[in-house]
Amino acid sequence: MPHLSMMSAKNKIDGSVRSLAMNFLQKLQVDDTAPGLHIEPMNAPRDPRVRTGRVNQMYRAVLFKLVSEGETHYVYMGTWPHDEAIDIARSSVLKFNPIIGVAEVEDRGLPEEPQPAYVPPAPAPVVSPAPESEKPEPSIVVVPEWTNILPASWTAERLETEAGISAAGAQAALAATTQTELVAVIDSLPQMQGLVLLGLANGDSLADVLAELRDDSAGSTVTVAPESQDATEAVDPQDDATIDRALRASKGEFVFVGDNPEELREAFESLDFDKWRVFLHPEQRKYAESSNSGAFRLTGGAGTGKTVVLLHRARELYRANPSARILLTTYSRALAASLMQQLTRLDPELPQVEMGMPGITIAGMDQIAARVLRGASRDDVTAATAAVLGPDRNTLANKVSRVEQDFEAAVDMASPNLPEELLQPRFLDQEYQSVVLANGVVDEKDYVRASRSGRGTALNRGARQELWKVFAQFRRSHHMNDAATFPEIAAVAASVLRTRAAAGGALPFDHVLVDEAQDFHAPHWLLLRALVAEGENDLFIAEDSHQRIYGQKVPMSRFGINIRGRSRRLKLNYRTTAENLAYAMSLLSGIEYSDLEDAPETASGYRSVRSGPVPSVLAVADASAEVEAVVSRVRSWLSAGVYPEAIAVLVRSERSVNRAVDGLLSAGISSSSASGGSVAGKGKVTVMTMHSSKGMEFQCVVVMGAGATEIPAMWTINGLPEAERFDALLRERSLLYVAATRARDELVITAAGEPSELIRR
Ligand SMILES: Nc1ncnc2c1ncn2[C@@H]1O[C@H](COP(=O)(O)OP(=O)(O)OP(=O)(O)O)[C@@H](O)[C@H]1O
Repeated sequence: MPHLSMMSAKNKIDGSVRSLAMNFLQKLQVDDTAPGLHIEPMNAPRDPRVRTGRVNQMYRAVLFKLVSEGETHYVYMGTWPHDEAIDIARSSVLKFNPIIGVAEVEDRGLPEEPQPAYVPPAPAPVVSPAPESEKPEPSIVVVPEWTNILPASWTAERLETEAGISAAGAQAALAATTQTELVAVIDSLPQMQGLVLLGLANGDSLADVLAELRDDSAGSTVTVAPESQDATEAVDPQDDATIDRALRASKGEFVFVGDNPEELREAFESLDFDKWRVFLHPEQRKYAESSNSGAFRLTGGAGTGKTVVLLHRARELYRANPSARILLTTYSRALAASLMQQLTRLDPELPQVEMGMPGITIAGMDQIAARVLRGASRDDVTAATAAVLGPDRNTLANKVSRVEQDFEAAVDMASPNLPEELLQPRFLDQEYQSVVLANGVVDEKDYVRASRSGRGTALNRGARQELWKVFAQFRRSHHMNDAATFPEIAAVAASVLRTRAAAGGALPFDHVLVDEAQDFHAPHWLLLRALVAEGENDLFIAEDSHQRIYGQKVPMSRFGINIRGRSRRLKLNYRTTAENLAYAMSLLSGIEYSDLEDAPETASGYRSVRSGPVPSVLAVADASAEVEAVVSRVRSWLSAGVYPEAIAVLVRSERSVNRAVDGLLSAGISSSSASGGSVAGKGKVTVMTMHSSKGMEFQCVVVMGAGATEIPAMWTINGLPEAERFDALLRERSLLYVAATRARDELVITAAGEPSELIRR
């Protein structure tokens, strides 16, 4: 039976042709001489191994046929209408790239044409401009800075011989005069060549770029990359056996499915829409498969595929040991629900199970805390509650829903002798989580001695004594109602597990994988550490400090999570265009961020291989003109054929959600509000808060409400102690960054009145 490799084609085929193409490949995998397949060589092709096969009367599949050690190996490139398929087949060459160490397909042009001086395809805007009858929208700013340009030391010859770029690609790259043109060249090259060029254009050294792409440590048993210059020279790029070996490594844009029908189905289904299911970047594959001696942290900007790595890693851990108990967790229940759906898409066969069972458990951290308490004995919960909240507490029957109001009431009752800014509910809440709960403080004496590392505002002994009056009152009022906050419940659950572990009892999980960890509060970290024993592959933590929009930064090391030497960053953005990415990064420029360990977090080096329209910022006179501008932009997207469910309007406050929905509805555009993790529904434009949009993505996005009066929302900042204000302002900036990075293709920002200082440059 012939073996088969699938290539991640750039074109898409529609439903009926898809199932015929799948049928064709299933037959080919069994017998390439089967009647009806019509596997035919081409007349005068660039590569004699190219074949076409008959999918139906109108469509042809394009394949390469290799023979290595007596075995036939077909490479499926894609399916196209008959004439196009013939041209693609005749102009394509399958080869091994000895410098990058991968198989690749190069477009060399039709044989009767001279090898063309390369003309990069113009990047097509996704959306046509608004109809002329509509009022022109006043636009201020924004052309992203031209940051990606190939260093002048790269000549065409060096690109070809040292970096493995095709001759035509090298010429085109040097001829590109803008970032957009360069991205268009990159997008048209074989994938790995494109990634090499992208790295060089970002100023990375060739050695670093190649090391990243050629990494074979990810469990691949096939080593194809030559190790030295001599070896490079010895490799014949056209040799069938060499190409065959490279394809079997399933790297980059190829996946080897051999003669396995299940793998064929999985790879085929992901070809058009869900490439992330099978085609991972070598770095993504490495982090999904590597074994780590302890806790590991994966950082990376929005859209770099952190969630994709977590999903693959969960599957790899399960495959390596089906009796392992694996937890995939995140900040909220809504995001966990989205992880469940994505894991099912990756592999519906994976067992998604209840906590403590072999398989993969997916839940938000607060759900996990509740389950730990439900599964513990009454005595254990009573003891842990007393240990965390004080000896007179033993039940936690009700949830506190209005924490800030309860702090206000506690201040009134306790009337401490302190300046106003130390009595702000937001400050008190953070102090309570990060110091009181994190240190297991139960009385004034504990609080006076507790470590406050990482907290901005210094507090002397007297201030702490006064503050403790508030915390004690806060606890007393909840005692009367048997009520507890979510962070309190997480801290109690962690205490239950720590006591169990100290007595030699079993912990619920063998491996814990975390998404969106930048938003965890201190008790979440306590619980996380307590869920799994320290050891190999215990914790795998994905986070992006630039997306911290809740709570406070707390160093993981305070909770016994040490990632020293085990922290890596993903840089390739799979979600957004280079233009949207440049705009989103400009929102962060000049601002110092630090990661969970308080080390400076760089916002540089992120890149995208796609190009699209430059984002626009529309500054209009007032709120009603802003709604009009939003309606007009949404309408132009809809009339250009964008599906309503692929469009989102993201706003700063709940109040603005209604304003946007009402505006769209009265203009006859179907829309409704949605909260985290879900969209408004089929046929509807989604309107949601920027907070709710975390973790989501849409083809076209309007970020509405970037006016000076809306963002930063001053109620989140005013009244805070000086040292906390910077962090609060940073969260508002991050919120804009989160919102702007939800857009795949097109991004518009609107502001009523004066634009916010956060978007002015
Ligand atoms: N190897 C890949 N091939 C194709 N698409 C990919 C790949 N990796 C990720 N993607 C796509 O890129 C987008 C972003 O991926 P993902 O959500 O994992 O990123 P993220 O880093 O978790 O983003 P955020 O921090 O914004 O939540 C998704 O649409 C995902 O399907």
